[in-house]
Amino acid sequence: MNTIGVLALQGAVREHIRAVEETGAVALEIKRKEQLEAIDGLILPGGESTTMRRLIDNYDFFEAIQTFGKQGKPVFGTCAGLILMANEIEGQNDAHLGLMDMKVARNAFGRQVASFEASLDVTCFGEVFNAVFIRAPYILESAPNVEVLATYQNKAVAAKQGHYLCTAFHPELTDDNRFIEYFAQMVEQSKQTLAS
Ligand SMILES: NC(=O)CC[C@H](N)C(=O)O
Repeated sequence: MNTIGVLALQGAVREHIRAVEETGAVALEIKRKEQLEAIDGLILPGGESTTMRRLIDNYDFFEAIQTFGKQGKPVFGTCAGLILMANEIEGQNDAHLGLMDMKVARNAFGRQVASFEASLDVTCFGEVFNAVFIRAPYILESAPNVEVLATYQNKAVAAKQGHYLCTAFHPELTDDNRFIEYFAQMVEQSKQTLAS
C-alpha cells in the first residue's frame, strides 16, 4: 500500500486528502518534517505560495522537502505548489524549492480573472480534462527535459520532469481524479524502482 502525504501548512489540503483516498492510497496530512519518512510521495497543494514558503521555513521543511525529492520520491505541486517547485519565478530574485527546471509567472491570467474553468487536451490522457484555475500561474519557459502535458491559450499549465509533476490548476477540486491517479502511478513506479 502506498502512502501519499499532503503538505498541510496552508491551502487546499482536505480536498487533496479525499482525492488521494479515492485512488486507494493512504493519505496523510504532513505537519512535521519527520512525517516525510512515512510517505512515498508528496503533494504541495494550492493556496498562497509566499505564505506557504514562510510556513515551510518556520516549520523547518525547506531542506527536508528538497532531500525527499532528491531521494527520487515523487512530488506533485498544484497551483501555489507549482510555484514552489519552480527554479525561477518571473519578477522575483529568489525561487523557492527549485525542484523543476522551469520559469513560472504568478497570477498569470490576470488578477481580475480570478478563477475560471477550461477544457484541456492533456497529452497523457485520451480525453479532455476540465481544469479549475484560481489566480493561476503558468510556465513561461522550461528545460528540454521538462515534458509539457497540457497548454491553455498556448501557455504550459501542466508538466512532468522525471518524478516531479505540476499543474497550474486544481485537479483536486473536481470529481475527475485522473491527475491524482497519474501521480499515484508515479508513486507506485518510484517505490518499485527504489526498492530494487
Ligand atoms: N490557487 C492558487 O494556489 C493560487 C496561487 C497564488 N496566486 C500564488 O501566487 O501563490
